Amino acid sequence: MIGLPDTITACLFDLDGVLTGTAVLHREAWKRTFDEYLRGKDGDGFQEFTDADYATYVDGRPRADGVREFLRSRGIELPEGSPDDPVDAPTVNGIGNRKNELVLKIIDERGVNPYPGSVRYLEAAKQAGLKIAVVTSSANGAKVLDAADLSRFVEARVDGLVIRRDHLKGKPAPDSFLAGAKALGVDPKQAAVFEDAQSGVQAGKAGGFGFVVGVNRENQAAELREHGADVVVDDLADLLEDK
Ligand SMILES: O=P(O)(O)OC[C@H]1O[C@@H](O)[C@H](O)[C@@H](O)[C@@H]1O
Repeated sequence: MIGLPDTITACLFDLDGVLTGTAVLHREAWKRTFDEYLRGKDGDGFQEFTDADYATYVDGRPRADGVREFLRSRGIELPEGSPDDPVDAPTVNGIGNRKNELVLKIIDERGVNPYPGSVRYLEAAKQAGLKIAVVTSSANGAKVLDAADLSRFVEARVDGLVIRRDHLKGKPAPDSFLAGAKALGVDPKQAAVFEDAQSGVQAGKAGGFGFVVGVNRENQAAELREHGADVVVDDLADLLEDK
């Protein structure tokens, strides 16, 4: 009825790019942050941060992991710094703080829109009696869920703040999804993971979840399959029988 195997009793949804259109806002904030940093370091001839860089090194990962992974891909290693570093500090935390300042500004200016197909899917999953959790690497998860009026569907939330507090490994490690399944009281085999990021479907596969749905928002269906998706759809409503 909702496009999942009969053994599935719980859904673990990523947030940005799966339930809400905020993934592109994050990507924009990251691009501005990294381009500013690289220009400051290398001058006008700097090598820009690309959509491919975002998909490979940043998308789906906790903030500091994204900074570290991308910089490493360019052969740059910076000190970690601390969470209250100023936004112009040349540290992993400073760069992450600059990105957060920008993404919050962009979100405030443009607002948060849930995907209509995702709202329909959440309603159908709830109707079918499935348990629902949101598992996002974003420390802004609660704010985004509230702004999109989606908190009403969510029985458990594992977000960037929980990941930091409980010292969980970020996606592509399965730990945050495993914490989501645990919070709902289900075995990973009984849970379906819904993800738009390569790191996210990889986490779903690594955790031995019962079903991994890749949500293809960025023309990367093949990559989502390669990283572990059992099925790839363009929109969650594609899984519903009565589209
Ligand atoms: O910087 P935040 O809001 O804590 O989010 C961390 C990551 O959260 C993920 O949901 C996004 O896909 C990433 O783009 C983002 O970098």
